[in-house]
Amino acid sequence: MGKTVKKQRPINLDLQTIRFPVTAIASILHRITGVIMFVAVGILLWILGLSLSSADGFSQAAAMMDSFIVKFIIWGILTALAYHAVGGIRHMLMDFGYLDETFAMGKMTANVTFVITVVLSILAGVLLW
Ligand code: HEM
Repeated sequence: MGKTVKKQRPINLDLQTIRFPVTAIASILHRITGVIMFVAVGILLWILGLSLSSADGFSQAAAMMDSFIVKFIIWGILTALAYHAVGGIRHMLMDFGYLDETFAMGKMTANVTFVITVVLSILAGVLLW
């Protein structure tokens, strides 16, 4: 039986020296923020349900929204939503062929996505506090 692969293939299992390109980081973050939002939908629906349950429930929900930790969680959710939405629009622009599918364009638009997310995240913080 003939050999199908070379014995001396380049291998790097040292995680300390592996450097991800910015496009890979953008892609991983898109998945992570998608999962964060999946969990966030449950949290937000629960708060909405509480606020609509009764006048007392509304006061409880309003009081909860005043605490720093809840505001911080909501800020995290809004930041994840901002990244996922901007990254999602980037994906769709690529899928519809409006952006060249080159590494250079991928890197540039990934960086643009990060910058827009930082701006939206700061705006979300200003709105919440
Ligand atoms: C509650 C709202 C949302 C949830 C829970 C959610 C969740 C997810 C998850 C889990 C993925 C799979 C990621 C992966 O496998 O790598 C995904 C992919 C995607 N999402 Fe969302 N998403 C939401 C809203 C949005 C919005 C608002 C947009 C656009 C503005 C968007 C655009 C996309 C796109 C384009 C993909 C596919 C990306 C790819 O091809 O790799 N999503 N979403």
